[in-house]
Amino acid sequence: MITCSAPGKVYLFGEHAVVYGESAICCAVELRTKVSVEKSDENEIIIESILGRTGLDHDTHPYVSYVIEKMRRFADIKGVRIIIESELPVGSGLGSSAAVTVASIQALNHLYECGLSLEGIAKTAHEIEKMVQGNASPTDTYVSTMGGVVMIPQRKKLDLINCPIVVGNTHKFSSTKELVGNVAKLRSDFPSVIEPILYNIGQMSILAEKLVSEGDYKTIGKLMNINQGLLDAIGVGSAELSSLVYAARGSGAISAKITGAGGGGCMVALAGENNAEDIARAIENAGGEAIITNNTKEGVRLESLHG
Ligand SMILES: Nc1ncnc2c1ncn2[C@@H]1O[C@H](COP(=O)(O)OP(=O)(O)O)[C@@H](O)[C@H]1O
Ligand SMILES: C[C@@](O)(CCOP(=O)(O)O)CC(=O)O
Ligand SMILES: [Mg+2]
Repeated sequence: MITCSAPGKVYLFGEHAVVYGESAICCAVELRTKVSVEKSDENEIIIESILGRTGLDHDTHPYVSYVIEKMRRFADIKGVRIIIESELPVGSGLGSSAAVTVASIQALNHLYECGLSLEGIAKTAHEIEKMVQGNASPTDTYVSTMGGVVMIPQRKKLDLINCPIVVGNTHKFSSTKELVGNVAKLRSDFPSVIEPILYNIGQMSILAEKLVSEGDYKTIGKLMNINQGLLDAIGVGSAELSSLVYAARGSGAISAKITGAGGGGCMVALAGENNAEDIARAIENAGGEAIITNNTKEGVRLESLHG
């Protein structure tokens, strides 16, 4: 068995706007998806995950099924068994789709010695997210591949965020494909209203680049909270997300906003010196599940070559 893992991510700025070429700042977090692969004798494809045990199946396992089909361009993949285990809640804005796609590509890359580079992995994974979602920015898959804090579309590595990150999960499923579609519809209905909002979200990422290098989290927090208001404006908020956002802010979070597609899923808060536990408690009291995590520089990585 060859096992690889890839991290999930949170957006400090720029989800949805980045789909239209505006800038985003996204950071990898130490919540990972592990993918183990081995060749199987019976020329059979087996994919096992929390979603079920299937063969090549674009309904249950669209991302992994596309990975196998794409990787057949580099290797003669006949029978393979793929086992997925993840710390990332599915459909929650933490990039579980990107993490499973990137880790699957890297595991098969090692198993069949395809020689794909990290850039090649990120590019292939982005193509797959676009095939599944209809439209996708390169953000999630690039950050899951490279780790750290990344500015997209510049693909620029920024300094790590050195304050604790508290994620609040509403446990309301949110399909990225659906939310991205909703924003596209709103944008086509009201271009003169929605395009400036997306532009302003991108401008906050550009302002924040210098603030990250200065470690000015207070100002970053102010901008993140403005970003939250603009995400509500483009229709990707929800009552549950707002309740967790305001609970986090009320307990002293530097900032709190939706992360990822929205509609459900997760919000993210930046904690101060020593109030991550207070923020987590406030999120739980407001009905969410809190996860305290950190930014990680580790992108996709080989976990083991056998076992
Ligand atoms: N652990 C997993 N095992 C199998 N498929 C997964 C896993 N995690 C995510 N996925 C795939 O990614 C999809 C969720 O992706 P998406 O809607 O983009 O949400 P997210 O915000 O988590 O990236 C799932 O429907 C599934 O197809
Ligand atoms: C909404 C979007 O900007 C981020 C989606 O993140 P997630 O799949 O919800 O983790 C879509 C994209 O960038 O492809
Ligand atoms: Mg996704």
